[in-house]
Amino acid sequence: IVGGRQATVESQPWIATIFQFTRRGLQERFLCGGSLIDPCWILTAAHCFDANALQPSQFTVVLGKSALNATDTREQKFNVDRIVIHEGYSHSRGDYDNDIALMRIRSASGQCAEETNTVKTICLPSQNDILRDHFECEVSGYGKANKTDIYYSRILKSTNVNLISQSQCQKYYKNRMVNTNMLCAGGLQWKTDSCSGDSGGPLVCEISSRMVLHGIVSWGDGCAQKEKPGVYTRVTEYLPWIESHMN
Ligand SMILES: N=C(N)c1cc2cc([N+](=O)[O-])ccc2[nH]1
Repeated sequence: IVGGRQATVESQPWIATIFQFTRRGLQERFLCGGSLIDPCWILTAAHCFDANALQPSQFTVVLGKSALNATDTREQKFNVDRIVIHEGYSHSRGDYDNDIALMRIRSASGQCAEETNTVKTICLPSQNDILRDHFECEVSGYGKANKTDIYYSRILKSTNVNLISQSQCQKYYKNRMVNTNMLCAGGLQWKTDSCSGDSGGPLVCEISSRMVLHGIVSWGDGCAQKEKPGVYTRVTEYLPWIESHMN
């Protein structure tokens, strides 16, 4: 997250951190963010799994974490027993269409997430949630605080971004593909934005006093660059897909 502010995990209790074991299985590296949409299910970005063959056993998911380099006494750690990548996602084309994936989590004792004040599910939108242009939403994650940083942020951050119309976003990204499966949002004066490492994480909009997951951090040209908004997977386009694969 470029700009914005430090966030407590209490303020983003649905945020998930996805770690991957290196092949040597020695240490884990932080891979992506995600959102807890059900006690047993995390919603994240398909492009988080590009590099490698999909071995669920390679991944761990931690909930209730406010800093990457500290173990929070209240955090909940899980293995992954299933990863579902959208069948329409294909990184080969280099675009990020259908950039959405589900992970089913299970603790060592076979449990799913336990609701606490640092671990809660986020509401999915309803098909007909109307999002107006310039509506202000919030994006959070442990990603880079500057595009040029070599490390991800150690602490959880969040920032406010304003939704940008489909047509305006297509103009900003003239020769890159921005379709109706995507939602664009940019910070005021392009000063704040999500960035690499925030991938898979939540773009949350408050709709009639409920926090609703409307976007998944997907891509952008740099971070917090003028007229290069963040591009998010538009969750309302995938409600049937989510429902039918959460089993
Ligand atoms: N909101 C952006 N401007 C932005 C998001 C993003 C994600 C990745 N990533 O997933 O690696 C890389 C660059 C990005 N820029």
